[in-house]
Amino acid sequence: MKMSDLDLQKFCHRLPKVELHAHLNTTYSLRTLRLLLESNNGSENIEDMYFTTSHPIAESFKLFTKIQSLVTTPEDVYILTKSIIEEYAEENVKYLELRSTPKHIPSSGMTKEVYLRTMIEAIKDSESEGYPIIVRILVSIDRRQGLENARVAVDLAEKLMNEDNIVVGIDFSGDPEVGDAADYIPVFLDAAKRKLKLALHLAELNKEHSFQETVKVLEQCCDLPIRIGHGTFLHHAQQNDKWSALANLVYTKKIPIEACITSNLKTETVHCLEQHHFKYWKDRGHPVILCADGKGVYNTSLSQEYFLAMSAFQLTQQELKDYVVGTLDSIFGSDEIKEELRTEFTTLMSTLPSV
Ligand SMILES: CNc1ncnc2c1ncn2[C@@H]1O[C@H](COP(=O)(O)O)[C@@H](O)[C@H]1O
Repeated sequence: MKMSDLDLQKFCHRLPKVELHAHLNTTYSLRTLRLLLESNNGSENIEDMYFTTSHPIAESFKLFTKIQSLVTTPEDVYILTKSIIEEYAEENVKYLELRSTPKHIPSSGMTKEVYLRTMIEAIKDSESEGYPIIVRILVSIDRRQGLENARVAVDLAEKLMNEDNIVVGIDFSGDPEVGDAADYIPVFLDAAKRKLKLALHLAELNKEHSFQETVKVLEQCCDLPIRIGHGTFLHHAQQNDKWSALANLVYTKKIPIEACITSNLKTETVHCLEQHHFKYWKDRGHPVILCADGKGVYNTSLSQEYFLAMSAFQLTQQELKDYVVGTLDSIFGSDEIKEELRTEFTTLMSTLPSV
């Protein structure tokens, strides 16, 4: 019997999952967005704060700035973080890595450290309230903000990691048209030396400079504990004489790729679902993890991303069950957490009704 879309959606919702690529400021729900608009006297139309159709990627960066202007106080950071955790727990995500660029907002007295500590407080509160989800933080480096800011982010991340292990790594993100990722290589090497893991947005654009910087970064960082954010055009490199070594490097080093289907479609970096690079890497047995990127801004959910992959690439329920267990290998949490989750996933999966 062929499953209906509704059955598939239910299955994807019930499946225990991990989310490894979620930016705090783009992961709001409409309910949270309303609260943030109210508390900041925002006059924006709520419908203008998320994408229902596709737009060139530059439009996303404009929208991010608008949303960030609504998250200006520790209270805003707390509300946003706490509600994201509750929403992910509700859709059976058992492990979440939340990334964010710490902000210094003089008008509210919020420093970068207070910003991150507020995220940690919301995580600890969710833990003590019994939400069945483990949450970790990646401190984001915005490539538009330069090297000095990047170094501050690494210092802060190390300090907080050493306090309670909720911060586990660094995210490198921001507008891929701006700056050169290769300039940040010394920062990545230093962060890894301090035991921070690295999630790096790379090969997000089909442009010479994007390939060039990706090659330079990976040549020097491929043996560090890293994952690649998006990596949308890595498989194109495979077919290009000049860059073919790039995809081979990613493949031979088994560097996990965070794949965000709806985000790529809505930013017009991938033109149709069937051509999404998730399939290219999955077919090669390479670690590729489905993620939502910004479930608020792209009007999606992690379950929806699983549903899209399942229906477009004809994955069976068993394949998807095996797949989610495989995603645990790529988390930045400790080996104990990995083992705990592996046991939990196996148990939950055995009770998951087939649809
Ligand atoms: C679409 N693909 C993308 N490529 C690169 N960076 C992205 C991104 N999507 C989001 N960000 C990064 O995340 C920030 C928003 O969350 P936070 O304020 O840090 O919580 C953006 O300003 C950008 O730096």
